[in-house]
Amino acid sequence: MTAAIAAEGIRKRYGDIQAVDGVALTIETGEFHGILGPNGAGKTTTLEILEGIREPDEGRIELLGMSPWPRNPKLLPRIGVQFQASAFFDGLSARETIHTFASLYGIGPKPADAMLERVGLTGLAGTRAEKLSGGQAQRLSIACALVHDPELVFLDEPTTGLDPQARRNLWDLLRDINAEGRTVVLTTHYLDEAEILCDRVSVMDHGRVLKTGAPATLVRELDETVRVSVESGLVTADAVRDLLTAAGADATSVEDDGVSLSVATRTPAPVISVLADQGALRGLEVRGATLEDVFLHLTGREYRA
Ligand SMILES: Nc1ncnc2c1ncn2[C@@H]1O[C@H](COP(=O)(O)OP(=O)(O)OP(=O)(O)O)[C@@H](O)[C@H]1O
Repeated sequence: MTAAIAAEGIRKRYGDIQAVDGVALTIETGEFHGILGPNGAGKTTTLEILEGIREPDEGRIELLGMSPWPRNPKLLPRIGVQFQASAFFDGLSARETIHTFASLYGIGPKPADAMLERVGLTGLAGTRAEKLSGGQAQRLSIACALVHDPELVFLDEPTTGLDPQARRNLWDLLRDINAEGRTVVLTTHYLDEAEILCDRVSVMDHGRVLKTGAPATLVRELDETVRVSVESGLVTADAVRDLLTAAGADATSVEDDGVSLSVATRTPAPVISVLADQGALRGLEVRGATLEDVFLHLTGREYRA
């Protein structure tokens, strides 16, 4: 696979703030890549530099094999940039908005209407863009970014501020966009979103990429214990401890807080088997580490979006 984006040594300073401090990134063609980090980590600035709408102080960037800065007209039809919903033109309906974006690329009204249909907004085509709900407005802004059928799409925090159902609906749309073969680069401060959607994530903090990898790989590399828990009262913690020792199973701790009995272990299978033998599987949950633990490990502090 050729890289859709290759960037090295990107730096950007605003006055005293070093917003981006030596970022290197390689994003493969067809990849769903998440740039993940708390507020102020430098995600948006990095994204804008990759898109070619902001000039870096330093660094080398290849976007689809070309330099995005100064603005490269050959790249514009090949990339889609989602504008924040607040950037819609005043007073235009959803249909007029997407027709306006389409006309900028020489695209006619038919494909624009088809794109509106694709994001489920045909029924709201006559509604003024500023009257749409948060999720509808995000879908319209994504439709505008896709109307010219770009091969690479940039999305800046597309689900921020949406309710859980609207977020899930948007995830389905984003998955489909990627499944069609488009490279998708998204910034997010939601760890669960990155874990669910992205092939690989770059974890950013203080203007730097701390680590890049598949979410599952980053989590696995932590070598954290898995927590197996069942309802309290089915079997005692002492009995479980003895049975696990007899079975030679690894158990870092066995605790019962009156609601759940939890076993921290690196080998969940024999633990579940011991609990099953006791008929004590009601309420079974197996929870591993998450990207939150990865962030904690990389930065030494709890993740706060
Ligand atoms: N145009 C600007 N002028 C001055 N400072 C800026 C500008 N844009 C961003 N910054 C600062 O640079 C740092 C990185 O901001 P950036 O928006 O890139 O981070 P982010 O990770 O996208 O954060 P958020 O999730 O809040 O959007 C922050 O400290 C921010 O205040």
